[in-house]
Amino acid sequence: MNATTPILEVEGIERRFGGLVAVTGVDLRLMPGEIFGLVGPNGSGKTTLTNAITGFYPPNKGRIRLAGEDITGRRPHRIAALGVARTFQNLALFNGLTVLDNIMLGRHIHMRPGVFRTALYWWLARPQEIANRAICEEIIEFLQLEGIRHEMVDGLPIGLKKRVELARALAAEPRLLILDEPMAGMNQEEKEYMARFILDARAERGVSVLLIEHHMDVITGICDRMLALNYGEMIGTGIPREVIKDPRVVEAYIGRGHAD
Ligand SMILES: Nc1ncnc2c1ncn2[C@@H]1O[C@H](COP(=O)(O)OP(=O)(O)OP(=O)(O)O)[C@@H](O)[C@H]1O
Repeated sequence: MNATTPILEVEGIERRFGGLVAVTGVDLRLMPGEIFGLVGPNGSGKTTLTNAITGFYPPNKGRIRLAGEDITGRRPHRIAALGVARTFQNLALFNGLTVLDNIMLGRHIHMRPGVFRTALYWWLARPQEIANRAICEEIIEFLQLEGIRHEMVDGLPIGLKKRVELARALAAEPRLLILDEPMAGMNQEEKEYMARFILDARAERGVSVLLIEHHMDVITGICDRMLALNYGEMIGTGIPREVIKDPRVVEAYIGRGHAD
């Protein structure tokens, strides 16, 4: 890959569920280091597109390339292993586990368990666990979670839960980070914190970001470019300040009361 190879390239994607066309004719190019916004009203296909990229619902048509490598139709764990991490719209943390344990789970794609490794635990697996732990501790510090590292995630407020999910995704040390509404349910101050963390993750950890977000101020504030969907089709793409003025986008999205 060189600097002009997109980290993510989606070409002519279509995904159907029975007779329903959830996404069709969608193209997207995300360059290394970009923060790219994905917006659209409820049911417009944002999650379906994300699921196509991450392998959960392979597309019926079109190609998906990661840093130039065709990943269309590959299994989710293989795509994760190639450096794609995501957070979920509805939090997917493990209740009953601490913040640290949840973040450690983000390292699982880098762990290589096996009979011999387990048998020779102190010799082989132990150094690996120490290295994994060090990476997690670094991320805990980066996201300012030190004070709650040993707390159960169950009782945390939504803003902190979302931050723990971001930490778990970063623990995988991804090249591409897909964030599905990371600011849903947050107040203004929490939103600003999260926006800062996303910008810092790009600056300090070199990730490229695909950001699904309903808050237009966040999209215009931190995204380099964006794509707007409506009924599974592209209705605008480019620089956020220009796209949000496009009459089709105003009509489809902002007109429906999502312009907070
Ligand atoms: N597994 C599925 N089976 C059947 N239909 C589905 C499935 N997943 C999504 N759909 C349909 O595909 C369309 C696009 O849904 P999708 O969840 O991708 O939209 P979205 O933009 O992410 O919406 P939201 O903002 O509500 O999350 C909707 O009509 C939805 O009902």
